[in-house]
Amino acid sequence: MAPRVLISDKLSKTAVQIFKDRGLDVDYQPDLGKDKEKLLAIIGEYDGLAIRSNTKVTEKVIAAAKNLRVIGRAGIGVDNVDIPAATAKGIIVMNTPFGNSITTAEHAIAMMFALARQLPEADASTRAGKWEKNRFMGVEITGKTLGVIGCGNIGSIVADRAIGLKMRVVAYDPFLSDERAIDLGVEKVELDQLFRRADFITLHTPLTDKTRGIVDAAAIATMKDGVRIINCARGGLVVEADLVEALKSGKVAGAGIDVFEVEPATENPLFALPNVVCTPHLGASTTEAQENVALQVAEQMADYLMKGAVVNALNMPSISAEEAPRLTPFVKLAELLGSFAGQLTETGLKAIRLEYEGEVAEMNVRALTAAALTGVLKPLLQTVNMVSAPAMARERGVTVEEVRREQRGAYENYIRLTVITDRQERSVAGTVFADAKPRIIQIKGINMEAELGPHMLYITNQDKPGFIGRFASLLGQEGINIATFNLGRKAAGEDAIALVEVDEPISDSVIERVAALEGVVQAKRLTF
Ligand SMILES: NC(=O)C1=CN([C@@H]2O[C@H](COP(=O)(O)OP(=O)(O)OC[C@H]3O[C@@H](n4cnc5c(N)ncnc54)[C@H](O)[C@@H]3O)[C@@H](O)[C@H]2O)C=CC1
Ligand SMILES: O=C(O)C(=O)COP(=O)(O)O
Repeated sequence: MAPRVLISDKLSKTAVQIFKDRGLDVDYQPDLGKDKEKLLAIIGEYDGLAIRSNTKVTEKVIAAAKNLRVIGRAGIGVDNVDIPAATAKGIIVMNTPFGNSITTAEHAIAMMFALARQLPEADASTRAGKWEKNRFMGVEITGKTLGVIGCGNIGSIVADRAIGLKMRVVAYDPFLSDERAIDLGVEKVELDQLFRRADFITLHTPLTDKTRGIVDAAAIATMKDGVRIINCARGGLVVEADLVEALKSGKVAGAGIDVFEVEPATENPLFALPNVVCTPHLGASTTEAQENVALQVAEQMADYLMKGAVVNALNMPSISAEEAPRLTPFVKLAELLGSFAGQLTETGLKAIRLEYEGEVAEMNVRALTAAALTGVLKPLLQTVNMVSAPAMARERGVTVEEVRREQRGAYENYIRLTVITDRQERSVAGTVFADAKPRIIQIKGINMEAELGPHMLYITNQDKPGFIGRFASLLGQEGINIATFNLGRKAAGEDAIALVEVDEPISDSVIERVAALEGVVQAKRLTF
């Protein structure tokens, strides 16, 4: 059956068309974001959910989303999605990080002009027949200082446009490098300096614990008298109650607000103030931006659901559509190695080391590590997948180490996974040959070459004559057919291992009988 996608916010119909063209079933319900109950009732039927900011993807929605594999945000901010809950459930969350940035930057610039010349008020007064030519005295933008808080994609575009308007731009962003600041032509400053120097302040950060309330009464007190503040990023960055007071006192001469602490904002103390320009979260609302984000989100979601390619995910390493086919056998190998080690690990998992050697070291090892962790954790957590595994490992305090060696050894490529527990280290290594089939090539330092099938027996035994005969006749008595039989040993007479594929599931009693055979140290059933 084709994967099913629900679009629960207003998106350009381009998205609907792309999903259809790519062979997905699509259900376009642009007002569903408002109807929490209905969303909860139907979300279980879908593999993909495409949204903007109206749909709140809460923990409850995620819990009800039984089949969901991907949430696509046609836009940038994902604060309306509970990403930890999605990650824990193995659901990819992706956005379209550039599609609406020019448009949003233009909205901030439009807000700046609207404030400088009080356009909305002047418009309303003129339409009312008042011709209040003397009431509206504006300020020039040229030569003024613009303070940009958050100089990422949108902040940089705003800075560029402001420089074109002959403004001086100071920027505060802890992640802005000196070189980038020089390239942009902005002066990098600390936040307190920005507050002291700016005539206009515009915010372009995400809403995080660090940025929440970044503009509050204390910050406003340090600003220039008559400063103008623009927020086209997220409600909550500016403390609305503090802004209202400062607008009333005249400390802040004007505010351009596109985003609110509570949205939809149908009532707000800011609405009563004349020196405020408000828009209903319109930053991204242009024809061009909406085409961009709809097209991108649909392509990305279809690529994931149909081909396993991952682009612009916030909770999973990227896998391009081009590399997906090449990576797939290694993803399988990494998961098999993880699963092998995971099934043998009974207690106290402390750390996992992954060594990538040869060709595979140049691949997307973050994705491969995520696959290996999935394998390791699956015996403990049935629903874990590549999205949730790294977070689950972190949560459980498991250290993950990655080593890449680009030089080749005996094999063209090679992955070794070592599980470190309270009691021991256990390594298992594998490779992928030209036939794209993953194979185990080493277990606990003992060489062998084995494919893994669905039903396997893993035996450690003493390397003494007679074991194979006893083992084979036991399976014969039980009517179990051996598919493949692989043996390896450290040195003659030392520890040996056998990895045996059989054609049917192995019962507990068979395992017990194998374990009781003379010379057997340990017998384990493994399933893949
Ligand atoms: N009003 C609207 O319709 C729209 C709003 N947005 C919002 O605009 C915001 C910015 O988007 P982009 O520029 O695309 O994001 P981005 O990720 O490219 O840039 C954000 C910048 O904020 C910086 N930052 C993070 N923590 C900071 C802190 N504590 N102080 C100062 N800077 C900090 C980051 O280093 C980064 O450079 C997002 O919150 C997004 O949701 C985006 C599109 C439309
Ligand atoms: O992209 C963003 O972060 C936005 O805030 C745009 O929101 P919207 O898609 O217009 O609901």
